[in-house]
Amino acid sequence: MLSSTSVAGHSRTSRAGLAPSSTQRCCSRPFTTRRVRLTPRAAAASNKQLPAEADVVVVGAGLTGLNAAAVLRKRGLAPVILEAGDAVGGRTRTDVVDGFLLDRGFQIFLTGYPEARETLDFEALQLQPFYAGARVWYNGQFHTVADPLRHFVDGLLSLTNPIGSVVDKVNVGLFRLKTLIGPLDAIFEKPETTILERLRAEGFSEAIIDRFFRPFLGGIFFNTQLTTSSRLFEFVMRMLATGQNCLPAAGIGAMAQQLQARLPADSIYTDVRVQQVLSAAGGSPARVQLADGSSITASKGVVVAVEGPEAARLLGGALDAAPSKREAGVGTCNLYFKAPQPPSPDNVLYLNGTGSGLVNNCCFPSTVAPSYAPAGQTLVSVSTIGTQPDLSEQQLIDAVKQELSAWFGQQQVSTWSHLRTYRIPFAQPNQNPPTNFSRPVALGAGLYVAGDHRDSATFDAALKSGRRAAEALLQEQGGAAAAAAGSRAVVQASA
Ligand SMILES: Cc1cc2nc3c(=O)[nH]c(=O)nc-3n(C[C@H](O)[C@H](O)[C@H](O)COP(=O)(O)OP(=O)(O)OC[C@H]3O[C@@H](n4cnc5c(N)ncnc54)[C@H](O)[C@@H]3O)c2cc1C
Repeated sequence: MLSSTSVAGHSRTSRAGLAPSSTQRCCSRPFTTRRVRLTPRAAAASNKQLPAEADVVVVGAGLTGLNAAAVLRKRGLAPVILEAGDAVGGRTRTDVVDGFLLDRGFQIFLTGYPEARETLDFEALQLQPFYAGARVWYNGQFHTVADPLRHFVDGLLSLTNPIGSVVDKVNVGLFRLKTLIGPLDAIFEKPETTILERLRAEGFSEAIIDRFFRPFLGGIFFNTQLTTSSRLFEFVMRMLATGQNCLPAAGIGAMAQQLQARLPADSIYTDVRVQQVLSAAGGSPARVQLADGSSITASKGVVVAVEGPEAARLLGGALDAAPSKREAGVGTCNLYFKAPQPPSPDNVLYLNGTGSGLVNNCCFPSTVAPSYAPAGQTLVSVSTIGTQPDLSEQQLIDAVKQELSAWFGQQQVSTWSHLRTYRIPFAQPNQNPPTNFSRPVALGAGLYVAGDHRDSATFDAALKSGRRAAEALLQEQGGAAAAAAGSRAVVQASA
């Protein structure tokens, strides 16, 4: 029987860069890794009496809602957060199963993220980097694709492998440098096309597109058709050029735990699903309605920080003037196995460059962050694009193991035992062109909306979106306070 719980991160006040050594090699585990303390997650106020009123109600305790609440709190307000799930974190939660850390879907933290740098305590996250590159399964063997600026020798050696031409490899380096030109925000204003069209326009061959970019970018955006916006491609390439791709030592859920620690435990209510959000009208403030018919009024406003489709449901007509994209989102399936040892100790991401099969990417998180597995054991993470609804869980496990037996050998894979499968139908909203990655967050009449459907679908944009909504509310409150002070002055002067 598997034992499962959630993981708490660590909150510290100091800000610093990456904890681990910056030396990275593909062929060994070179990092200095500090011991990770796993504690029971900080209690949220699920069993407390809900208040009838608050100054602000935040709906949703993902990164967006937590950051919105943290910003509001820092500026003197006392937001109450209502979360439908049994813990904070939303899509960025980590479960502990038999001592293994299972992120709810394979996710990678990029240290280049600008908003995260401003918001999170990187040192406390104990970020453990992946090898800067990937190992691509193609034509019956693995081929390394390395970032030449980080792994010069590997980069040189990989020039002649079949994952694209020499020109392609040089082009990757040049494109990487090109993305560094100009202000970061300008990327989201540029004319856009799809990633596929952009790659072709940049002169990349179909070979490198199919064997590397499809599984690599397709894995990031859950879209191997590469119809995602070229703006996101440029953003991610810039993030990869300016930082490292990492796992937090305590799991991806550590980000949310860190934000949660900045808020009073009795301000977060879990297992509370909001049914409807009502705007301010006729002198009554905005309010949220719960399943039991009760409601909570929010004198200064309601911030709706839930997934796009749910935001549209809760806000109804209030979103009509500035709707998020309505097309269906993208999904994934993430299977975890435990193994006695990894096929190699390398902290590298494995990609499927064959263009066929179920598996898109695979890695051994405990070779990146040893805390992901109990001592002497290995965690295996396997991701597919889409949720594979036609396969039963056992069929999926069998198919994935069979496919990876070709990659790592039957003897190795036969020792893996299944831990858990996460099917995630809505991992990210649709991000195909046309996009608007800075949709308005203030809807009027005391309503605000935030989330990865207003900005883009990254941890960074979720944090930014939460801050934007909080700042919009604070600004309107400041304006209202100034107006009230002005009208008081007029009354006093005329008295
Ligand atoms: C598998 C996967 C892989 C990803 N990989 C990456 C990656 O590598 N890098 C990256 O930067 N980003 C990645 N992302 C995207 C990133 O995780 C999300 O964009 C981000 O976490 C969204 O945060 P959010 O707070 O806006 O939404 P959510 O995390 O979805 O939070 C919304 C919260 O609202 C709650 N809620 C919903 N309805 C209600 C209601 N009616 N009442 C009360 N509460 C409600 C939900 O329970 C949830 O907790 C990935 C996402 C997934 C799923």
